[in-house]
Amino acid sequence: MPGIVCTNLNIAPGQRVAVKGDVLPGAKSFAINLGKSPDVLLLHFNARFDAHGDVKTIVCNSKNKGQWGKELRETNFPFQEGTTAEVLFTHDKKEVIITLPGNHQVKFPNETGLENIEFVCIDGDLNFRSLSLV
Ligand SMILES: C=CCO[C@@H]1O[C@H](CO)[C@@H](O[C@@H]2O[C@H](CO)[C@H](O)[C@H](OCc3cn(-c4n[nH]c(N)n4)nn3)[C@H]2O)[C@H](O)[C@H]1NC(C)=O
Repeated sequence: MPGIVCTNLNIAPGQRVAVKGDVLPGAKSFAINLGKSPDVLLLHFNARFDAHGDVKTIVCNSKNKGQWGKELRETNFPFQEGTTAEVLFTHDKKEVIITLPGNHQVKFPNETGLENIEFVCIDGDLNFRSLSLV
C-alpha cells in the first residue's frame, strides 16, 4: 500500500528537500522515493531495520524505465523506531547528497541525469509529517 505521493513538484538542482516523518514502533522498513515518476527515480532511499535480509542498513538505488540500478549500502543507521526522523536531500546533475539525522552525509550518483524532482513518495513504516524546501 503506497504512502504519501507528491506530484507536479518542481524542485530544482541545489534546492534542499526535507522529509520528516514518524518511524513506527516495530518498523521493518521505509522508503523515500524522489524523481520523475514511480518508474524514473533519481533516488530510492530505503531504510531497512530488518528487511530483505538487511538489518539496520540504508539501501540507496535509482530506477530508470522501471529497472533498478546499482545499490549503494550505508551502515550508518541513525533511525530509531518510535521517533521522528528528518532526512535532507540536495541534488544536482552529478549526485544526490543525503543528510541523515546527526548530519552524516551520503552521496549517491545521479544515474538518471534528472534535473528537476517532480515526484516524491513515501512507502512503509514512516508516517509522513512534512515535505519542505529548507
Ligand atoms: C541477494 C539476493 C538478490 O539481491 C537482493 O535483491 C532484492 C530484489 O531486487 C533487493 O531488494 C530490492 O531492493 C530495491 C533497491 O535496490 C528495493 O528496495 C526493492 O524494494 C522496493 C520497495 C521497498 N518498498 C518498501 N519499503 N518499505 C515498505 N513497506 N515498502 N517499497 N518499494 C527491494 O525489493 C535486495 O536489496 C538485494 N540484496 C542485495 C544484498 O543485493
